[in-house]
Amino acid sequence: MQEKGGSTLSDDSRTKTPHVLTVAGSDSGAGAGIQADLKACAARRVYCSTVITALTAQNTVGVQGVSNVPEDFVAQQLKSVLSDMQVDVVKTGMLPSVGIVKTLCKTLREFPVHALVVDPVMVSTSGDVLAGPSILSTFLEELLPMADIITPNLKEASALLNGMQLETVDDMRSAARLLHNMGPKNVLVKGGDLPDSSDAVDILYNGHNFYELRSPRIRTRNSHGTGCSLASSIAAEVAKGYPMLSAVKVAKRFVETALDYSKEIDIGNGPQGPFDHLLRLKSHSQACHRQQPFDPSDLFLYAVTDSRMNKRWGRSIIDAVKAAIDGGATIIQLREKDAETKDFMESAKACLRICHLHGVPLLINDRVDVAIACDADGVHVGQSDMPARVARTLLGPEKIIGVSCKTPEQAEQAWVDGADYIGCGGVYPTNTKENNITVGLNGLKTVCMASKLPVVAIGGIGVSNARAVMEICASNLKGVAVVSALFDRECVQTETRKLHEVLLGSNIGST
Ligand SMILES: Cc1ncc(COP(=O)(O)OP(=O)(O)O)c(N)n1
Ligand SMILES: Cc1nc(C(=O)O)sc1CCOP(=O)(O)O
Ligand SMILES: [Mg+2]
Repeated sequence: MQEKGGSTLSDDSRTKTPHVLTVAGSDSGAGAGIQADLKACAARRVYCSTVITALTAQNTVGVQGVSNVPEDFVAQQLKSVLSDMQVDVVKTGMLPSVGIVKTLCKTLREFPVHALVVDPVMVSTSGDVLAGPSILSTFLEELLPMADIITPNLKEASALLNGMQLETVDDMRSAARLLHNMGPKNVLVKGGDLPDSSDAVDILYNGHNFYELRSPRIRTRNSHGTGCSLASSIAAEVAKGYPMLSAVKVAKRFVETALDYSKEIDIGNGPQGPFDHLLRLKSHSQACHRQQPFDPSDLFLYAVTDSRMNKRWGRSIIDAVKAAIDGGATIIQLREKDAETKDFMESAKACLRICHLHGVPLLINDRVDVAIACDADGVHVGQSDMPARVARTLLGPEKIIGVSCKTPEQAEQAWVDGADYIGCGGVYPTNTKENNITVGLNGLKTVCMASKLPVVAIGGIGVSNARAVMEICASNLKGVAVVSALFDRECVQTETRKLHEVLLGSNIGST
């Protein structure tokens, strides 16, 4: 048993969290350095602690200033983390003085870790010198022999090899062999700057084998921090327990994907922008609207599409959605049980544009993958679909999640799982969903009373009975969800308008 912070934890309750410690400089522009390392480790789902060796005043134009952290304070940071926090892998970046390199090597001998990843940062991508030639000999004599991998680019490899010219893949192999002779277990020479190469070629050498790792060159201005992020990602994969070759391959794939996602992001006025570690900035910057917070009154007239009905009436999903919106639908759910994934995605994107033009949220039934891929406003899931808790993790905090519930217990669970609303039914028998259990108006009322979330009623509802549903008078019953009474009809717009009028007459839902 172990005492921690006043509570007692059994050893069994603790699982080892993969942990990378980055020893590097801060980049005020947050594209590289400590900030890139933190983002890369977060993206690779590894804990990252930090020892800051220098502060740089930096942006997309270049480095405007550097202030080194005093050696003894670097030592103090190292000791604080290494003496307490079970670090798996140390990753180094900017080490701006001989004293700091020596301090690091001494502390690592005192507190050994599973692996050491050395990114020999000497020159920034803008060409500014971050670690001068004076530290080179300490680097070569003390740090490199302790490293499990070093990750120089062509300029850094050349600087470590006394100015050796590196212009071809064969030169990179020779450099990797020479650097390996200096003591590191693995050498990754990165060929991103290789002239006349349409691919990005890196050479990994472990003393026995050379691996030529090729990927298509991604042309983007937003590549500042690529080196730091690659080294941190390698460290992250090694911290998870992967062998070096797999770690390098995964890290390289991750950086390529992030570069590809970063093509359109627009930060700063200089020649080199930061890239998008979490692969999330692009969809936001390109989205034609900002996600509005969920408004329960949107549940007022909830139109749920049905692929079979659309086929029967010879209309596309897009036409069905347009007509429902024109008739007054306040939220749309695409429930396309028979659609091929590719077709579903394309229709969903088109419907999303229409919905957003009218300020109407669009949810996807069942398919969290499709919702993510087309950046829909959310999903609706049932009791046998992906659990709402998992959907919330995948979709993030802003998206709308609805859950089908027939009982108070399910309603409570939906709330615990982070849902935004529940759909309760079948209120009346329905032909739209096979073998559906009918809960009736009483079942609906029981669930509404128990639910901490807003409720929309579903199942067999149409113009003739919508008023009776709303008159159960539960304050959290915000509207009705309808399939056949809108879409299994000749004119969707007319039927939606009629239902809208009935609901307005029932005087509910608009709060
Ligand atoms: C608003 C709303 N409520 C309930 C459902 C039903 O969802 P589920 O139980 O997952 O059944 P399917 O629709 O997937 O057949 C819903 N779709 N919408
Ligand atoms: C999709 C769905 N879910 C239900 C539930 O009870 O959770 S009933 C239902 C079908 C609703 O279609 P219609 O409006 O045509 O009856
Ligand atoms: Mg479902």
